[in-house]
Amino acid sequence: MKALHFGAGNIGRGFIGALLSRAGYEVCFVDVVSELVDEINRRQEYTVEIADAGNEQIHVSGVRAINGQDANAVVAEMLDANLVTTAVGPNVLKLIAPTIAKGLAERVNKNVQPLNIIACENAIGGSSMLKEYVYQHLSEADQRKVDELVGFPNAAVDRIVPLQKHEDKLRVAVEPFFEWVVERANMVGEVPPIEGVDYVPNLEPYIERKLYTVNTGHATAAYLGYYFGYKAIAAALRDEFIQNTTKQALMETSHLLTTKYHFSSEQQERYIEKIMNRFSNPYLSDVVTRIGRSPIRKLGPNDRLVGPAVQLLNLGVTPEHLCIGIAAAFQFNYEYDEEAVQIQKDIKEKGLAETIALYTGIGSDSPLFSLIMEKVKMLNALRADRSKYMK
Ligand SMILES: NC(=O)C1=CN([C@@H]2O[C@H](COP(=O)(O)OP(=O)(O)OC[C@H]3O[C@@H](n4cnc5c(N)ncnc54)[C@H](O)[C@@H]3O)[C@@H](O)[C@H]2O)C=CC1
Ligand SMILES: O=P(O)(O)OC[C@H]1O[C@](O)(CO)[C@@H](O)[C@@H]1O
Repeated sequence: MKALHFGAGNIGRGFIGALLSRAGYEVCFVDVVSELVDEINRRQEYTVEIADAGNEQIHVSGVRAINGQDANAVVAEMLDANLVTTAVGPNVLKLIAPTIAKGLAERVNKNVQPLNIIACENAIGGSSMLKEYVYQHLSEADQRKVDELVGFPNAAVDRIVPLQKHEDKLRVAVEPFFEWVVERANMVGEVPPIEGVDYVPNLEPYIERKLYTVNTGHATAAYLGYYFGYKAIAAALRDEFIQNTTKQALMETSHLLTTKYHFSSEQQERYIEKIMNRFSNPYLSDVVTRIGRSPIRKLGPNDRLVGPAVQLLNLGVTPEHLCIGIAAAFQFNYEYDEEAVQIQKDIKEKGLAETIALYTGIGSDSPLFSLIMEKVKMLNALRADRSKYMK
């Protein structure tokens, strides 16, 4: 059994690749960083380190890699792959789609074995998104064959893997917790038995719970942390205002999730408590600039901050604390993040109001709009006040 996995980064090696290898798959990574591809091929193994008191070292072996820029190599690997997965980042899905389409077009005319393609990204409907991009590169005849033979089940993946540097370039330290939930409905053929994967009939409750709890909380703390000058997320969360705002934002999303889905308030409370502890894992150091990366994506209408805020407003609830997170996200002026730079440029050129509308889709007639503007002022005043005491 062969799994072709796009993205040999933190989640690729530290989570998806490791689980697939443990389940008996021969894992072939596809990445565009030649040094990484070469190192994987030279060693054909790597270590996943569990960041907790036990510090277990998991040996992942029998892996290899190809370069994603070599479309022919990717197509050749796709012909007999039993599973395709990705962890490249939601914005990269459209870039890998043409090669996946090329591989599928050739495969469905030669191999009638069903194939599932699972995007393991932090996004609602990641695999559906990938499918849409792939179909843009397929003829109608090939689309019909792909409809029959290829499934694009959506997935929710959860495991915190910070940016890291080790002398051993393949080593990756991960938190002990992980969750990988895959939508059964859109799968074709037999469900692959992978220990650690939960198949569910409908993914929506799970992906919304994950994105609107883990990622909402993390993003709120990260943007506020950055705003108030913290580097590490754990340090940011020791700040009473940030901790309290993050918890309150999660109480707001909890209200949404328990109203929409079968999760009880008690379950959500336990889930939140566990997540807050995961954010401050003393065995991992994670920076606010990683967690806040790509703010344009994170401020999108369905993403972790605006998505729940808009839904709550529709339920008649005012999401005060989510709006503090959104306000802070617009102040994320981290110079090494292209999306952060773009937002700051837009604020300068178009003004804050127009920039908020542009990225969040929240119109100036929405009560959320004035709330966000109000929270921007509140944060400015709070920071000015704090800096008085720092002098
Ligand atoms: N790091 C984390 O804690 C978590 C990340 N995720 C999601 O997993 C995805 C990957 O995140 P990370 O592993 O943290 O990022 P990463 O940056 O460590 O890994 C991404 C990998 O994709 C590769 N890549 C970029 N363009 C490519 C292309 N065109 N073809 C093939 N490979 C390409 C990069 O070279 C890199 O090795 C993202 O969607 C993220 O939201 C989900 C849960 C947890
Ligand atoms: O990977 P993204 O979507 O850029 O966001 C970072 C978030 O993803 C995670 O890496 C895992 O869900 C969290 O640590 C963090 O909230």
